[in-house]
Parts: sequence; structure tokens; C-alpha cells
Amino acid sequence: MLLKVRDLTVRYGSFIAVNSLNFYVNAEVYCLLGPNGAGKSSTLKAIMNMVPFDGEIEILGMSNKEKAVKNYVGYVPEQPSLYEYMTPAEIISFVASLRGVRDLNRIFALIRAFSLEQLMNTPIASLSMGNKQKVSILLSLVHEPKLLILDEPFNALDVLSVKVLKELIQAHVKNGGGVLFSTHIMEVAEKICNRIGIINRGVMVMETSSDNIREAGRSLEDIFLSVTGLDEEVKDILKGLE
Ligand SMILES: Nc1ncnc2c1ncn2[C@@H]1O[C@H](COP(=O)(O)OP(=O)(O)OP(=O)(O)O)[C@@H](O)[C@H]1O
Repeated sequence: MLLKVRDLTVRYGSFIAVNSLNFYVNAEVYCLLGPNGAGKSSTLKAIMNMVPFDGEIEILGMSNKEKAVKNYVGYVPEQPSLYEYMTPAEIISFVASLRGVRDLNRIFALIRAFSLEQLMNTPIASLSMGNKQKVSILLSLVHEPKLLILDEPFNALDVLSVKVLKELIQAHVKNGGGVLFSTHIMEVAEKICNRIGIINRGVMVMETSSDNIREAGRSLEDIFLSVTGLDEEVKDILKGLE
């Protein structure tokens, strides 16, 4: 098992953002789906040991609090968090040396795949949101981590980069890696995820697989709206618009 999350609870003061969450990720794509504020980012931050939490999180059998874990995990935050005064070339070489990466050919291939060649020496501050996101994704892949934790990774990406990222995710799983990502985009979740966890108000309200959804003959959107109780809200809103 690549990731095991047991009884995860994240609190901000007295507010419970994530409430006794349990799930695991094998060599597969697992998608966390949930409305705004459901607790997706807090869950991913807890897995990255960035916020205090209760419960247990294991990555490749190790506690996520162990330093060595960082060698096996790649993380893309919801908002790219990069040194604005540095260039992509500088940040990439910094992270590559920090992680002891020697094979630079793979990094050059990723730079080409995301069409970043012309921007390698441009300060991050001058890049568009989408290009910052591409650099952030690239940085998460530099050390060939076994587990990828991606928070809304498709945000701000253009059509070509969405396609590249989908292919990278699938190749990663084919090579025995695991991917956990959060998204709002149902079509993406339906197409590339093996399993899907739907969370609402910090609680896992349903776990399913894309095979189950296909067999049930329902769209993920319908399932999502019904298990989160949002279908009633949609009806009310539509009534108000009549
Ligand atoms: N640092 C913080 N301090 C206080 N409350 C927080 C903090 N971070 C998140 N929250 C609250 O915790 C809840 C869960 O937030 P979180 O960002 O995990 O949700 P999310 O599912 O990722 O939402 P979105 O889809 O809008 O990004 C929200 O109510 C949010 O306002």
C-alpha cells in the first residue's frame, strides 16, 4: 500500500475541517472529490505533514512525519508556491540537487512536454498562472516520487497541458506509482480515476470506483450531487430562476 490514512482529523481552532477520514491508495489514481470547503486541501496538507492532525498517515509503510518520506512523495499545492524572484531553470536545478537527481534527460523531457523551454530563464513573477502551475507540477516530478499528491492540479492549465498531465498520471500508475488528487472537474475524475472518494463537510460520504459508476449507468455528477445533498439545492436554485 502506498498511502494509508486512518482516522484523520484536522482542526483549525475549534472548527473540525476533516473528521475521522479513512482511505488508502495503491498503485492507482484515487480522486478526492468534494464541494468548496469540504476539506480536500486540508486532507492533502495533513498527508504532507503541513498542518497539525490527529490520526495516522503512512506512506510506503512509514509515518508521514519521517523526514525520508519526502524522497518518495511529490506534492502540488492548490496555489503554486514558488520563489517569485527565481527562474524555472534555477528552481528546477535547486530541487534536483536537493533530491540528488542525476538523470537530467527526464527533466528536459518534462520541460519540453509542458512547452516551458522558452520560459526557463524568465523570472517566476512574470509567468502566467498556468505556466507557474506547470513549473509546480514539474517540480513535484523531478525526483521520480512513488506517490503523487496533487491539489487541483488541472487548475489554470491549457488543453495541451491537461492532456500531458493526464498522460503523465497514467504512465506513473503503469510504472507502479500511485496518485491522489483533488478536483472539482467531474469529467476528469470519471475518466482518469480508478477510485473516487467523495467528501462533504470533512466526512467521507461515499467511496466508489469508475467501474461501479459505469455499471450503475449514472453520471458521477448525479452521484456527487445526490450524496452531498446538493441536488436539492440545485432544484431550489432552478425554481428561483423560473
Ligand atoms: N488555515 C485555516 N484556518 C482556519 N480555517 C481553515 C484553514 N484552512 C482551511 N480552513 C477551513 O477548513 C475548511 C476546509 O477547507 P479546505 O481548504 O480543506 O477545503 P477544500 O475542500 O480544499 O475547498 P476548496 O475546494 O474550496 O479548495 C473550510 O471551511 C476552510 O474555510
